[in-house]
Amino acid sequence: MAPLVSALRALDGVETRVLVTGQHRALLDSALAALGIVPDIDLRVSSGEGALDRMLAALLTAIGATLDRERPARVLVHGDTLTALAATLAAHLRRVPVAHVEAGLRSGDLFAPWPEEGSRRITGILADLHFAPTVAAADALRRENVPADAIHVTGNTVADALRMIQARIVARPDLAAAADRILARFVDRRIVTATMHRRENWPRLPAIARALARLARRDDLAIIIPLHPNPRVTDPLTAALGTLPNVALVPALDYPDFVRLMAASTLILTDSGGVQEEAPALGVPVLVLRDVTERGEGVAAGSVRLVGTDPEAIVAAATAVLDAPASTTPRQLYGDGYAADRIAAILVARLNA
Ligand SMILES: CC(=O)N[C@@H]1[C@@H](OP(=O)(O)OP(=O)(O)OC[C@H]2O[C@@H](n3ccc(=O)[nH]c3=O)[C@H](O)[C@@H]2O)O[C@H](CO)[C@@H](O)[C@@H]1O
Repeated sequence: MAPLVSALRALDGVETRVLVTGQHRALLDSALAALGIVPDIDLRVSSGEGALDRMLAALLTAIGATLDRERPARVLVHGDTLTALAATLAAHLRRVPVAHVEAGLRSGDLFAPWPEEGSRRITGILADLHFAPTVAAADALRRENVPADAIHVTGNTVADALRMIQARIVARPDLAAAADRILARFVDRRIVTATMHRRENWPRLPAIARALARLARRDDLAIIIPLHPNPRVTDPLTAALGTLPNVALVPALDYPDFVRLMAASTLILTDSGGVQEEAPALGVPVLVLRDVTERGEGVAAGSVRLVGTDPEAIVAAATAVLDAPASTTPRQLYGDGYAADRIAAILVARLNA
């Protein structure tokens, strides 16, 4: 979303106010800082460990009160978090139109990813403007009877953010100094990066960790795991992998550092969504620790492979890639890196209509 904020703020005649809730505080602050975005409103809703319904209720009422004060002409939401869902509902309950960025992503399974698939389908019902990253996402919206003239295939802003941060790293290599320090510990090894945080995978983390421990027996590898700040994720991974010399469990990295780490990797194992888009753009093979994905384009292109969470399957698939390296041709599967400008132009045209 940060690239889109910059594009909107560059426009005359439109005032763009950025609301953040702090639902994913740790990653949010670094991503916004890396792309030079200062939020206007920070609701500081504690992500805590509360039940999802309590989180959604807190987000809904806090965002609703903000909309009553701010009285926007339109609300723009990105993706599938509870924050995006709450903002969509709060706007709808006030008849404020909603535009959805990263619209149309569907896995076909309401419980994978959970609760994101449900959140983004509900958002798709209530939004009147849909910015789809790809034709496949636009087709998914059409199957849900979203009017064709409400759908715009723009690419995803993830590609914009990646393009922008790569340019910044070239200009200022020190922006990725933390990644360089981690990589310097393993100069004689190939890098496998792993990230996982999906809620539906929490019970599977011990099994995933067993697979990573098996891979860590190889003396030609180093496995680097930036840890999502949730203790439900860090605890099982630390218990299983914390003492292995060629496994580096590190705090979640600032975006420039994580981009440098991805680019230096021979293979990435992840249950992430954005990484399924970024790694192909960097030419790095990805094994997805999920059974289904809303990003089928990467699978169809051969850049991404679904391996699930069974340790044997993960080890076999990773070994196959490591022993017969796949293509490393960068693939721009989710946009050319200029989605934000397209979306901003469409939004302004709609506001002025
Ligand atoms: C179901 C699903 O797939 N939904 C996705 C989910 O986001 P996600 O699964 O992509 O979340 P993460 O994996 O945390 O990555 C987020 C970004 O963080 C960067 N990163 C990662 C580790 C690190 O140490 N340092 C970093 O900087 C990384 O490069 C990436 O750009 O929700 C978003 C909002 O609703 C959706 O838009 C998106 O579809």
